[in-house]
Formats: sequence, C-alpha cells, structure tokens
Amino acid sequence: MAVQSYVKRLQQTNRLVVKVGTSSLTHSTGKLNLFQLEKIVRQVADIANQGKEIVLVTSGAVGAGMGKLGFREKPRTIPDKQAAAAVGQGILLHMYEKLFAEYGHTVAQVLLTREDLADRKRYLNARNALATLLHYRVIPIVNENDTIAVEEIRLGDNDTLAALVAGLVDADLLMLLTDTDGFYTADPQKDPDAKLLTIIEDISADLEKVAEGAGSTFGTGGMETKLHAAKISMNFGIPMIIANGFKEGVIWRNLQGEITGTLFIPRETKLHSKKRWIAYGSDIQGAIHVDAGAAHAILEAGKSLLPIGVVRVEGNFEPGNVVSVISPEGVEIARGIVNYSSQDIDKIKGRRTSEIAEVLGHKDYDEVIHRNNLTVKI
Ligand SMILES: Nc1ncnc2c1ncn2[C@@H]1O[C@H](COP(=O)(O)OP(=O)(O)O)[C@@H](O)[C@H]1O
Ligand SMILES: N[C@@H](CCC(=O)OP(=O)(O)O)C(=O)O
Repeated sequence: MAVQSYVKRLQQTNRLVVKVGTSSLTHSTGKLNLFQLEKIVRQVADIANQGKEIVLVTSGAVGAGMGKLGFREKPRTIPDKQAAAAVGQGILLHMYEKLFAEYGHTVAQVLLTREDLADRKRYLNARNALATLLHYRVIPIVNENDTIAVEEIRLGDNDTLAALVAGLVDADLLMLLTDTDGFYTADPQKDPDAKLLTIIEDISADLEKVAEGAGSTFGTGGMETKLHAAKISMNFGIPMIIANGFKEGVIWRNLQGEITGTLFIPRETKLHSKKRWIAYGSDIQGAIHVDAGAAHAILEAGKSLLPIGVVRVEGNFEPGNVVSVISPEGVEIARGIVNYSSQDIDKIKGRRTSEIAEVLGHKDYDEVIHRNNLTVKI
C-alpha cells in the first residue's frame, strides 16, 4: 500500500495519542531538556486549539528524578526506580502544567499500572475518566505509576502503555516520538548503512530481530517495545507512526499527511473495544488446547469454541476469566473469556454440546468461549 493513500486518513485524525520518550525529553545529564519539552507542548497545545483531542503519554519521570537525586546511572533496583519516579514525576508534571498553562490549556495527571488495565472494571473506569477529561477539553498526561508499580503489576514500558491507551480512548492515530527518524533496518546509532523503513504492513520475525536490544542511555525498551506497541496498535485497527521528536513541527507535519517517520498500517476494521481488552489488557489465567477443526472454525469461519474441539486444559480458571487458545501446532491463535471453569472444561472436553448437561449436571452455555468474547490472531 502506498503511503500516499494514508495521507487523507492522517489529515482526518480527530483523536490522537502522542507518546514522548525519555530520549526526546532529557539531556545526557538526565536533566529535563526544557527547550524540547517546550516544543512538544507548543505543538500539542496548537493541535488542541484546532479542536482535536489529544492524549499525551510521557516518559521522563525516572530520568528527571535521577537528575534531581544525582544518580549517574539508571537505577537498577525497584526501590531506587520508585524513588526516582516519585521525585521525577512531580518535576515533569510541574513543567507540563506550567508550559500548557502559558498556552491556556488545562492538563490532568493520569498514572496507570498494568492492573488498572487488566481488571475489566478498572479498565472501564480508566476509559470513562479519560473520556470525561477529553470532553472537558483537558489534556490528559499519562505515565505508568512507577512509584507503586513493583514487578508483578508493571507494564514496564510506555510504548506498550501508549498503545493500550490508544485502544482505551479509541484513538484515530498513535504517534511515538523518539530520538531517531523512525524504524531502521538496523540500529542507526551502530550501523551507518541502516536504512529508514517508511512503511510497515506486517511485523515479521525478521523485523523483530532488527529491533532487538536496549535503546538509548535513558530510554527503556528501544525499538523492541515500539514494535510491540505497533503490533497492538495494528491489531486494534489504529495506525501508528514512529517519528523523531526533535524534528521541527513533527506532530503537526504528520497530521498534515507528510509522514516523516515510519508508518505502521493497521488491520482494516477497528477491533471492538471489549475484544481489545481481551487481547491485550486482560491478564491471561490459563490455556485451552484445541484440535485442528476448532482452530480452523475459530480462525477461518469466525466461530465460537465448542467443547468438542477442546483437547486439553492448562491452569486453574473460573468462568469470566480470559484464557489463551492454542492450536495443535502450539501457537496461540486467540484469547477469550470462558463460560466454564477449567475443571468443568476438562470434564466436557471432546464432548458434544448436547452432552454438557449430562456430564456437568447443568448447562449454562453451549460454547466454551462465545465468538463475541473471542479475539483471534494475537
Ligand atoms: N532498528 C532500529 N531502528 C531505529 N532505532 C533503533 C533500532 N534498533 C535500536 N534502536 C535504538 O532505539 C533507540 C530509541 O529507543 P529508546 O531509547 O527506548 O527511546 P525512547 O526513550 O524514545 O522510548 C534509538 O536511539 C536507537 O539507538
Ligand atoms: N515510566 C518511565 C518511562 C518508561 C519508558 O518506557 O521510557 P521510554 O523508553 O523512554 O519511553 C518514566 O517516566 O521514566
């Protein structure tokens, strides 16, 4: 697909999520790059002035906290990271608030953890909160709540967070601003022959190899986490652009259709909100292995999963939990909300729907997972 055909879609963007990485917000000292921060704020404020709705996902709390606390290296232990984030988030938000206020805009701090997105109720609460802020023309400034986010409840990187937020607010576009011009055939800091890829329609295993390895001194995941974000965004049906945050007017130029970085082309139709949550927000509680017939029915015919196609159950889960669906080849082909517990599915596996009541003594549903609660091709 030609980039040109995307120009119109970008120009019609009404709601967008912009993520700014540490690399484009901090100096090599770890202190905030105020000039750069000012440039980003001015662009975002101007876009909001045009009536567009914009959510800013910002990194930089740990970096800013390091600068303040005099840490020379990225904190390694969780308590040090938490301390740096607690100090830095205040500094970061103070600067955003001050700069946005100069342009007459109100901001709101929104700090999220993985748990806020994994729990369906909390996910919906977060969605309502963001929708209300946008309704009041407030610019939400989102970051991970690093101060309380110990390993088990961490997302760990803001690229993934930004993609999930784009899904949460049903954005038309996700833009990741970083310190390179986009996604290259190799790390451009290391390989002078690396070439910029302007358009990516499919994330192949080869492409994932190219992205391996950490990013800049203060950044978290390098291109690896950006590709992961692209996968999520493409699956949601939301186009994503990786662009250079240092380029003059970068956000606006991309919205004009002048794609200055790498554009990731999404699936054609947007994924329904609940299916987005099933695929990427929720915590996976177990797995159901299916036979070839069931895999085909799910993947090719958009059917529900019936007990007859179930071969094996893994883990302990309850009705309402989200589980992976695994093909005979061992590939995760879908995720979905189960109607029965792991124990009950184990009892009815391989059986016909008409046998469920006899085997279990009750029958609440025909399907193990209804297709409305199933997201395919993760
Ligand atoms: N294939 C690639 N294309 C572009 N950059 C890459 C690639 N592989 C690794 N990188 C590195 O990723 C870095 C950006 O990631 P990171 O530092 O995490 O940024 P941010 O703080 O903006 O999230 C770049 O400085 C670059 O060195
Ligand atoms: N939440 C962290 C940033 C984590 C992160 O993903 O950083 P980056 O790779 O620079 O976007 C912080 O505010 O420092």
